[in-house]
Amino acid sequence: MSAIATCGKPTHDGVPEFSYPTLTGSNPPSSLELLGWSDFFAAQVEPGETELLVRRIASVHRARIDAIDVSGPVGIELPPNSNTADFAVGDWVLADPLTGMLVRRLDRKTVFQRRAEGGHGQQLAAANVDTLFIVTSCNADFNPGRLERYLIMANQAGTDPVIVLTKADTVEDAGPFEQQAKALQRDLPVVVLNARTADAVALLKPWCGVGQTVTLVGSSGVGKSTLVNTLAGPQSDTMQKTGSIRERDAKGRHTTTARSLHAIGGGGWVIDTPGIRTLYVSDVTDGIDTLFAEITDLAPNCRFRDCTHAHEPGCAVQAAVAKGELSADRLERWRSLLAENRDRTPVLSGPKGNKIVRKKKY
Ligand SMILES: Nc1nc2c(ncn2[C@@H]2O[C@H](COP(=O)(O)OP(=O)(O)OP(=O)(O)O)[C@@H](O)[C@H]2O)c(=O)[nH]1
Ligand SMILES: [Zn+2]
Repeated sequence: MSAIATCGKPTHDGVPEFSYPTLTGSNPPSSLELLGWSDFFAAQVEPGETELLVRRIASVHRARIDAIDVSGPVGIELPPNSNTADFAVGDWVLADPLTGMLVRRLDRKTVFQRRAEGGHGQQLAAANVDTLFIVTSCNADFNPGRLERYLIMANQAGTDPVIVLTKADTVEDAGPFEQQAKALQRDLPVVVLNARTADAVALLKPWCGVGQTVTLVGSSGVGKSTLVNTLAGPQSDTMQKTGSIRERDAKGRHTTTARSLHAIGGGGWVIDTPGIRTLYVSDVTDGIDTLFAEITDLAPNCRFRDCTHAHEPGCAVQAAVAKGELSADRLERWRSLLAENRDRTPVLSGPKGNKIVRKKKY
C-alpha cells in the first residue's frame, strides 16, 4: 500500500495532475467546495470528527485507492481487511491526520452501480455525480430504447440526465434527433454539438461549473473522449497522459481504461467511467417512474390503487390515451420496461425459502 503523499506532489504513476481553477468574484467558494464539497457532506461530519482530513476518491484500484484534497493528489491508507471495491470514484472520506488512515466514508448523494456478473452484489462505478451526460451521435447510434435505459440509470442514481447529441456537424439537420430525444422524458435538457470544437464547452457550461461533477455514458465511438478533452481545454495533453489511459482491448480497439476524477475547465470535475457498457434494467422502479413521469402522475387518479393501466375500469391512464393526451406507444414502453425490471430484479429468499419480493410496486 502506498505511503501518504506529501502535499500537492503526485507520488503514484497514473495519478492525474490537477490544475485548480482560479477564482474571481466577491464570494469565492471554500477550497473544499472547489472539489465538490457541499452542505450535504458537511452535515455528516460529527463534532468529534472536525480534526479529521476530508478527501475525495480520485481513482480505485484493486489494491489501493487514490484521493485528492485541497492541495492536490494524495495517497490514502486503507485499514486492514477493507475492500477497495467498497469505494467509488467521487466518494468523500475522512482520514486520520496523523496516520493518513481512512476513518470512514461519508454517505453518498448519488451513486452509479450495477449488479455484478452472476447477480451477487453491486459493482460501484461512480459516486456523488451531479449530472450524467448521456452521449449519442446524430447517426445510426441514435437509439431511443437505449437512451431510455441510460435515463432510467441516471434517475435511479439520483443524478440529473442531459442528452448530448454529438456529430451535429455531420448532418444537415439535427432537429429530428433533438425532438426525439426531448420527448423521452419531461424537462429533459438536450444539447446538440460538435464535440471537437470549443463551442461544446460553452454549451455544456451550465453543468460544469465550480465543484460540479459530471460523468459520461454512451456507446463506443460517439465522442466521449473527444468531449472530455474538449472540456479539459488546454490541459488536455497532460490529462490524456496522466489520466484517461487509452489502451487496445482484445479486439484491437482503443478503449479508455482508467476510471478517475479529472479537473475540467470552468471548475468542474468529470469522472471517466468507461465500464458502464453492459447496462440492463434491474431494481430500478424509481428510475422508471421518473422516465414516465406523465404516467406516474396520472396513476393516483385510477380507481384501483394497484391499477396496471391495461384493462381496469376507471383507469386514468387509459382515459388519457383515449383522449390523445398520452401516446399508446409510451404506455407500451412503460409496460415493457417495468416487466423487464421485474424479471431481472432478484427475488430474495427468506427463512424456509419463502420468497421475499423487494419493492414490488406494480
Ligand atoms: N465530426 C465529428 N466527429 C466527432 C465528434 N465527436 C467525436 N468525433 C470523432 O469520432 C471518433 C470517436 O470519438 P471518441 O471520442 O474516441 O469516442 P468515444 O465515445 O470516446 O469512444 P470509446 O472510447 O470507444 O468509448 C473520433 O474520430 C472523433 O474525432 C463530433 O461531434 N463531430
Ligand atoms: Zn390505471
